[in-house]
Amino acid sequence: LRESPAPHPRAPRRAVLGGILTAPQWARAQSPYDAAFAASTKLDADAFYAAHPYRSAGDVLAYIEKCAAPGDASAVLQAFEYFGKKYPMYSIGATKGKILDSAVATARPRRIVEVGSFLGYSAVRMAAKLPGDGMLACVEGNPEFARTAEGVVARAGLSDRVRFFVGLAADEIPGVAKTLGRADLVFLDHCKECYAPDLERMEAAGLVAKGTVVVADNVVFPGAPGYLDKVAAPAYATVLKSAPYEAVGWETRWKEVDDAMSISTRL
Ligand SMILES: C[S@@+](CC[C@H](N)C(=O)[O-])C[C@H]1O[C@@H](n2cnc3c(N)ncnc32)[C@H](O)[C@@H]1O
Repeated sequence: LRESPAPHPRAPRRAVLGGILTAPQWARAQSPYDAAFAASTKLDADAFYAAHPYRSAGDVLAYIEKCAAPGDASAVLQAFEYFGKKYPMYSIGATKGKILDSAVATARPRRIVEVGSFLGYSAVRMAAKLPGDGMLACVEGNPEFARTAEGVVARAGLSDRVRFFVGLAADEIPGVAKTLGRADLVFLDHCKECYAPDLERMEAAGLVAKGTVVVADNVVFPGAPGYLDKVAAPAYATVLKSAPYEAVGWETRWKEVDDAMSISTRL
């Protein structure tokens, strides 16, 4: 094994093994944040709990700030996911996050509305895929959660394209419609019984109109009363994407409960 000299201390070095260039694990330059994240993921559960005591859901922000470099959205999501394995977390998580990603990739939205932002996980996922002139309006009813979510979005370097509306969706929808006009994509992830009436409010306000894609989580478990009827034909074209309920890892009671996200296009 011979190592070629590194051209720059931060540049990945390559090992020449039997004439074949390999990409060793350490090919990715290590920042202090990478090191903090690597160290914390190596802690066993008890040591993790001791190092990161949990007083409230918002503690995720301190953990993210320790593990993710400013502006690194994917490191923010990674730290979020790891924290959610240890402590209560109702973010959609990585599996359903990929379904959301593919809905965003297909719709290529410029204006997104999220209803139910919690601590900002799905907001970071969607905002990272917006074009520079895009905007994500986040509606969150709990001011404490909204403050944490703002911090998480800021850490991911996405504050310029995310605006928070703090209050219940029923009260905030008119203001969001005034700011955004028509939305290209809406993500519903708040109180499940609110999906159907809030979708009606968004239609009435002109936020949801022909061509708007509406993604909704938990339409099977816990289920959103009346919602799937509302997004049935002929008003919407809807597909369901199966995925297990997201609160797993720390919460074994619900492990492997079937759920689905719906993706609906207003016709
Ligand atoms: C499941 S969490 C959202 C998770 C988030 N979308 C994510 O994946 O990171 C639901 C959130 O909806 C908020 N919420 C519930 N009912 C609401 C309402 N009527 N209006 C606004 N926010 C609401 C709750 O405070 C909570 O933070």
